[in-house]
Amino acid sequence: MKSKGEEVDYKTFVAMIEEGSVESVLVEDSRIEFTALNDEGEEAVFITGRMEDPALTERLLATNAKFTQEIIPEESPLLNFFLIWILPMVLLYALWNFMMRRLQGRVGGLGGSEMKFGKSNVMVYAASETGKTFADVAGQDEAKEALWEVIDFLHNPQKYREIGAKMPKEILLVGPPGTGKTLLAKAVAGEAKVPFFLISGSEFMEMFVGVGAARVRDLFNQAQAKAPCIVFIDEIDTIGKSRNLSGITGNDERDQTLNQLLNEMDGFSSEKGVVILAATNKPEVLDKALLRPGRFDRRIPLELPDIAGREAILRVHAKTVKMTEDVDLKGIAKYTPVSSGADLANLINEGALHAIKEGRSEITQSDLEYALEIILAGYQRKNAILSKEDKLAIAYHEIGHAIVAAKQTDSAPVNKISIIPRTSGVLGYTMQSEETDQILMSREKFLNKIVTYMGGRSAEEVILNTVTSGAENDIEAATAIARAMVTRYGMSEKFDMMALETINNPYLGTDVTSLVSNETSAKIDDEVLRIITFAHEKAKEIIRENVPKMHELANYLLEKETMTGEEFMEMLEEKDDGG
Ligand SMILES: Nc1ncnc2c1ncn2[C@@H]1O[C@H](COP(=O)(O)OP(=O)(O)OP(=O)(O)O)[C@@H](O)[C@H]1O
Ligand SMILES: [Zn+2]
Repeated sequence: MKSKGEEVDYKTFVAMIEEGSVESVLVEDSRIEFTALNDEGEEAVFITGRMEDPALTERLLATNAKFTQEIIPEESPLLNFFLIWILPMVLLYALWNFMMRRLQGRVGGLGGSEMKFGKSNVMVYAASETGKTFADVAGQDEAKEALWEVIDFLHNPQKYREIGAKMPKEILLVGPPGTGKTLLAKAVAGEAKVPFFLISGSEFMEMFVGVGAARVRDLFNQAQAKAPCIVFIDEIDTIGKSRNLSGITGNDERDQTLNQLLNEMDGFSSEKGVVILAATNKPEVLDKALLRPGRFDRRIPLELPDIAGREAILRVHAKTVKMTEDVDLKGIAKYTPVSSGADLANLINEGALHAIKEGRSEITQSDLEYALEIILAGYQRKNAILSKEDKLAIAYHEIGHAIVAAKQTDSAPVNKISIIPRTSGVLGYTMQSEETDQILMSREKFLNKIVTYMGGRSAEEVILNTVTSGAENDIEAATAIARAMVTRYGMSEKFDMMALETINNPYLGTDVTSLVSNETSAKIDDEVLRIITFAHEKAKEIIRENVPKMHELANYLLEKETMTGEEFMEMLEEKDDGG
């Protein structure tokens, strides 16, 4: 993309725009490339630095110059938020770009991996070095309870030996990413004051056959010498994947590594005081041999925290930073459904960074609110250049979601609406907040959610008489809910309470097995479509009934770019004068 061109300063660039000599502009992340007529009246390429200039869009729109913005989205910290939120609009090409970058990243990673032989690079922490105790782990009381026994055993293996008790020496921590599996394992070592060996399953997997197995052997030799101790194997599913699942050709490297692991696990007895903790978020792919009685037969489930758990986690992390007295951690906990402990730790850190940026010595409520948006939607893209038509469509789309949500009973209140583009590729979003965690969902609630998802596109149709690609995520999320209603929750009369699909991995909602014939499968599709069509019609009806309010609110949002739930409700409930 980089071409040679004459460098000019930003002022000259603006002057050339005003003069009308600029023909096309490409705005990249750190520079702007443009073509314009030079002094000789010939077309030439120029380069200038990238400025934080909010008026640039306006200036360019006022001319006939063609301009393009290179959008380089980054991975949103919480893509799964799409399911809870009313979905943000995402540019198709931004997503594509994002996927390409991920792909490239992966290829790059492979090529760059080092080839290590022999000694494994297992990290060893002395007891004091993990520095973690149960006090660092908020919530997860059941897991802590179960692990206390292990700690007691490590404190005093003799006691168990004398009475002839067998300790479960292999324990599997199962739960979604970021729920504190690693943290908990470290805390066990910290509480027991024993050395902690940490290795990640993916580190066992080498490009050359035999190296993984050698590493396993090496790890266990070191551990036996340091007993009592804890060996923690993160991502055990990367080595322990069922041999049936690895395809016809098989994967010799993985098989050998897994066999070695099984051998080692059989070879040492718990009396030595080596406890193996392993973590996975894909327990169902594990090889049966790993789960036989006597091996990882004890499982400790870790769940995403509920509202009280989230508050507790925020409090743990708030202790390590300076914060004003008046921050409302309970409120933040309310707005972060389906957030993991890792997300919440990250939120506090983003808040701290923002406080520094603003020159404050303590984190305030506004810093946390700023961080909340980053965690939910990604960083702001201050210089994203959107055409007037796009901005308009995004504003109506988001107001569409919000009005549809507000006009339905039994739907969560709107908390915030924004049309500031984000680095995640999100162009706008509407956030709703639930007062409590939703554990049981009624059919009405599901339907309301789907109708709300339909609100964005419906607004485009009714008001602007067009449709955009911005509803991509809405469509995906709505379809997923409608499908689950039919196939798993028995909420369609046609199939009564018949199970049509089973879910393989509760942490990856999409990993399902169909239980039905092709014929039934087609009927399921019909049923899903029926629900979607019904919801779409309902959303359009709500929009049609509120056209004057749509205009009023969308104009306000266009001007302000963000609005709070209160502002929104106030304007919505105000009597129309004359309308
Ligand atoms: N219950 C919790 N209490 C306090 N902090 C937590 C909790 N759960 C997670 N965290 C924070 O999140 C960070 C990441 O958690 P951790 O790495 O232990 O998760 P994990 O379950 O091992 O994730 P992964 O599956 O991605 O490896 C921790 O270092 C900690 O800061
Ligand atoms: Zn949408």
